[in-house]
Amino acid sequence: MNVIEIRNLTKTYGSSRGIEDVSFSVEQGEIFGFIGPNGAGKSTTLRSMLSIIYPTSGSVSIFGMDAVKQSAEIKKQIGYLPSEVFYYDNMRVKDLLHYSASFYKKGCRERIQQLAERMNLDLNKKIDDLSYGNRKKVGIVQGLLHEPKLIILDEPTGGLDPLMQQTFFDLLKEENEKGATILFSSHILSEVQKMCDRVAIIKEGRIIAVEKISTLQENNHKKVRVETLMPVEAGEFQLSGVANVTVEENVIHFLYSGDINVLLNKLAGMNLANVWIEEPDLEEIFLHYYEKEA
Ligand SMILES: Nc1ncnc2c1ncn2[C@@H]1O[C@H](COP(=O)(O)OP(=O)(O)OP(=O)(O)O)[C@@H](O)[C@H]1O
Repeated sequence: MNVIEIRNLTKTYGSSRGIEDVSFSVEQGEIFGFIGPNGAGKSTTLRSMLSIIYPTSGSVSIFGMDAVKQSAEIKKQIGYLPSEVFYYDNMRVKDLLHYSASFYKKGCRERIQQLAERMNLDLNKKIDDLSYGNRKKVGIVQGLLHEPKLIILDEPTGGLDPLMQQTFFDLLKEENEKGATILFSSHILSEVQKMCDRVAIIKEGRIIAVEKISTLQENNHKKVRVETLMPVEAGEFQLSGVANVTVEENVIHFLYSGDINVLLNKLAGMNLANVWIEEPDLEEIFLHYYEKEA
């Protein structure tokens, strides 16, 4: 079952582009990544889903309900972490969180306590006195305190140190294991690669690919490095699917997108010292997509 269905969503800001004809869906229980550079249209898409802004055309359905018409009903089941968090500075963290919890008609005190301990957040501090990273933690606790069925995160890790990012990712994985679906928007590819099952790639307001992370990696070139016992010629690897050959004495590097058996047969006939065959990381794949679409 699809928890999110976005169909032909377009949003223009006056005469300028926001997003154009965006369509994708997210299945129940997925951790779905939404990646693209600054200004590509991620926040515009997420804000349209939450009816913070209204689309120019197209539609979004969440839990089978219309995102505009049934927005109040949908929001009870969503935890949203916006890219920028703004608060009334004078409040204490715990007062703000208990106030947020009062919208959900369920006791969240214990849960707030647990989340704050996990995220190392002092509930007694005034919002005014918090660093950027600690404000982000307030947003995280606020987004998760009612145990939402759908968690929507817009660039969630800004300001968190690497240890805290890991704690946050662990927390998200636990929520996912309990059944929550997660939509994770980011321009940081390594975190999307670590967290997500599938991704939609957005560029200049348009979706250019929706793929499983594993498929993105499989369909791409492999990085090959071969070390031989004797100096080697670049022409040695004139196979179909070989590109970007570089040679440094006994070491030859190239990219390979052909049949792996053909490559292994070729290597088997050589006098080798070592060989490395690696998957490209998402960063390289992403650049490849952008070049292809340019
Ligand atoms: N309120 C607004 N008024 C006018 N244009 C806007 C507004 N909000 C967004 N845009 C434009 O819409 C496009 C998409 O912006 P959006 O913020 O959705 O991108 P993004 O992928 O979330 O990027 P970022 O990571 O920088 O937030 C950009 O060209 C941006 O300038």
